[in-house]
Amino acid sequence: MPEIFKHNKPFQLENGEFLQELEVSYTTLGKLNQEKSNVIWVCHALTANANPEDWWKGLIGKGKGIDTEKYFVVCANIIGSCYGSINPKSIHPETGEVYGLNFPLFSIRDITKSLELLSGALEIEQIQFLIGGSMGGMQAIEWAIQKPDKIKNLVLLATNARHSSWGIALNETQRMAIEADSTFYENKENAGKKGLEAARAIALLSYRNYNTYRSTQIDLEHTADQYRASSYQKYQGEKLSKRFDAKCYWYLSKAMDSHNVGRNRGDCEKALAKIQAETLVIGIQSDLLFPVEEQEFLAQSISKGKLEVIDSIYGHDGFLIEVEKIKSVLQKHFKL
Ligand SMILES: CC(=O)SCCNC(=O)CCNC(=O)[C@H](O)C(C)(C)COP(=O)(O)OP(=O)(O)OC[C@H]1O[C@@H](n2cnc3c(N)ncnc32)[C@H](O)[C@@H]1OP(=O)(O)O
Ligand SMILES: N[C@@H](CCO)C(=O)O
Repeated sequence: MPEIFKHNKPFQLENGEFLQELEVSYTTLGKLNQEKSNVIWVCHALTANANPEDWWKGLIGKGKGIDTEKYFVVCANIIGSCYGSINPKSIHPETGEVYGLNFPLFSIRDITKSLELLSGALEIEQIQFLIGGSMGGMQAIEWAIQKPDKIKNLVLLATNARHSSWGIALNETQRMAIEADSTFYENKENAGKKGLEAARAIALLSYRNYNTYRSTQIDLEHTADQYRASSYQKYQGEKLSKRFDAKCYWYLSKAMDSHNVGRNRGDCEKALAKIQAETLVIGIQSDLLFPVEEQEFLAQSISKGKLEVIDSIYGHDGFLIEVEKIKSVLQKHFKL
């Protein structure tokens, strides 16, 4: 069961606004050793939760690649997400009403600031491995820039230094789908559900690619309607809308768009040069959303950066699905 970290003081956001208080849901797996030198911190992506054993099955757990018998694994649900941390469905402490669309906009740096606060509360001064994919990688990069002495090893999967125009365009298109659902503006359970379904179906096109659909969704019969690819899109939309909230998704996608390590630091290269951690960047060859050239840029700009590229038919989502390949490159580079 996740635990809740409460920070009962105003939490200032990068844009100058405040959350009156902070709640961060987090999970720990394994035991912190006496020297506090066995911490692996996992940063999750857009729709995951604080339990990486749930969504990185096979990679994290007892006797797994990231062995919780050996390591103390921490993962926090990001602010804005509906898995236990403060989010648009939370109650505003002053009005006593649900925040809804009055929730402030927040950035990747604000998420990282909340993780730093939590790590302080857990008395973690050193992170042996900081690992994140996609939006989780954005947080990990930011944290490694802000606290270069704290992060010893950094593993970045399918992520970038600054969210691309292509990524922002895809997120805006998804928000347009959500906003086109008039229920989105209501403060009710399931508000914006149909819009969220359309948004997830749009997103899937960037998480996978032509070859993924060709291998998994080909119609064996020549039908004039009722295509497998169609029912797959609908199913995936419904699958997400059963477990996620449209407003949280809208806000998280805005946070993703804000990602730019170069903001107020000169440029991305200058910011990445601050990272001291031994860094492994893992790209997915078929990733349309965070293409390999973005991973090359990271590996080249981080002084102790190395690159591995994994082959996969799954495109961007390969960072969640290709567990065996990820395990093998981790073992090649680190004595885990
Ligand atoms: C609270 C929680 O649920 S936590 C765990 C949730 N996951 C996360 O938070 C992390 C993010 N995870 C993800 O993004 C995804 O789960 C991934 C990328 C890891 C894997 O995606 P999946 O949807 O499982 O894989 P895939 O694209 O192969 O789809 C398989 C599903 O589509 C269904 N499907 C496949 N083809 C079709 C079709 N033509 N028509 C309808 N349904 C189809 C399958 O039956 C299967 O359904 P199931 O998930 O109910 O078993
Ligand atoms: N499939 C991922 C998003 C891609 O990074 C998720 O739902 O969290």
